[in-house]
Amino acid sequence: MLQPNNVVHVAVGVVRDTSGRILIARRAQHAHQGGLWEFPGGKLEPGEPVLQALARELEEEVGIRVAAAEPLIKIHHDYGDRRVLLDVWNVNSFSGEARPCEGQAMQWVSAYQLSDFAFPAANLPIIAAARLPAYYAILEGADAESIVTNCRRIIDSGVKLVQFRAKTLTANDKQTVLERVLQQCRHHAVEVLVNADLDLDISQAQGIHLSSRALLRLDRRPAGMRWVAASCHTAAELQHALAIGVDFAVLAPVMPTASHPDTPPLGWQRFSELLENANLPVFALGGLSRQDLVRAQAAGAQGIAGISSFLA
Ligand SMILES: Nc1nc2c([nH]c(=O)n2[C@H]2C[C@H](O)[C@@H](COP(=O)(O)OP(=O)(O)OP(=O)(O)O)O2)c(=O)[nH]1
Ligand SMILES: [Mg+2]
Repeated sequence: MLQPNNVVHVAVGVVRDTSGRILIARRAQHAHQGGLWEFPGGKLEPGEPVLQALARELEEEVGIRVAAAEPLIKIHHDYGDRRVLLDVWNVNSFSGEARPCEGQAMQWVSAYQLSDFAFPAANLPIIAAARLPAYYAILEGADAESIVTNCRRIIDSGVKLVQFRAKTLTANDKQTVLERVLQQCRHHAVEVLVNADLDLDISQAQGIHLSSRALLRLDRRPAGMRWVAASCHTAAELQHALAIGVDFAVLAPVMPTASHPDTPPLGWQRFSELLENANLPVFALGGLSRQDLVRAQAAGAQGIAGISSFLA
């Protein structure tokens, strides 16, 4: 891809072993951002396709041969002394055993251990992306029982990240249903974010999900939460999410939906343009199903969010 001359295009691999651990290495002291930890990778040579650069760099630095890679996220960052485009790919399939070919420190760590290491500033959203799954289910239902049933179906379908958005429930019911949902999810290592508009005690949840209106009212990230997410529809909302330190966004509607018939859909083209400068993991929402995952990832998305599509 052509970048303005002064932007350094870098191919980066989030390499995972069969138990899900991620490969990190320490940058040489004298290098740019030296001494900090990184995901292996390096600069594209002139005219070199990004996947070719990724394969070359991973072989040179850690001695593995990439068999397949999927796009994870693109991050633009200005270090002052250098502007980079980090073009980050998931590498779950490779041959060879990783070894530090350049004498660098190297480790396999779990996604949650990544915060124990000092990374360059541009890596914060990459770490969020590496921890997030590809599906984000929005839990709704007409009444308490159907919410609990829907929760069970979401869990059974293998989804690991859920937004509790039980807007139809009465104030009294909400807290009780949330507690049942949290208990169900905890047993299956499913993380739950609670919609901020519900005004509930969320101390037992893993995160909070801000509506776009709630997002725009905040000038800093809510404290004490593992995950802070936000619903966005415009570039300005995405920018605000980034500015206050939101971990990930949901951008909607990508396609026409029955729930918002009067909202014009973004379409994939506009969706991917908006993601170009988001510098955040973003889930695609609106009129999509799980089958759209590859399409969404090709457009730069973390994955797919949806209400009904996960209950099939
Ligand atoms: N590989 C990698 N580079 C990163 C990460 N985060 C980050 O800000 N960078 C920056 C640091 C550098 O400015 C640039 C990568 O350049 P590099 O030094 O790895 O390039 P390279 O492997 O081609 O090394 P060299 O040939 O110049 O020695 O991207 C990361 O997680 N991995
Ligand atoms: Mg490198």
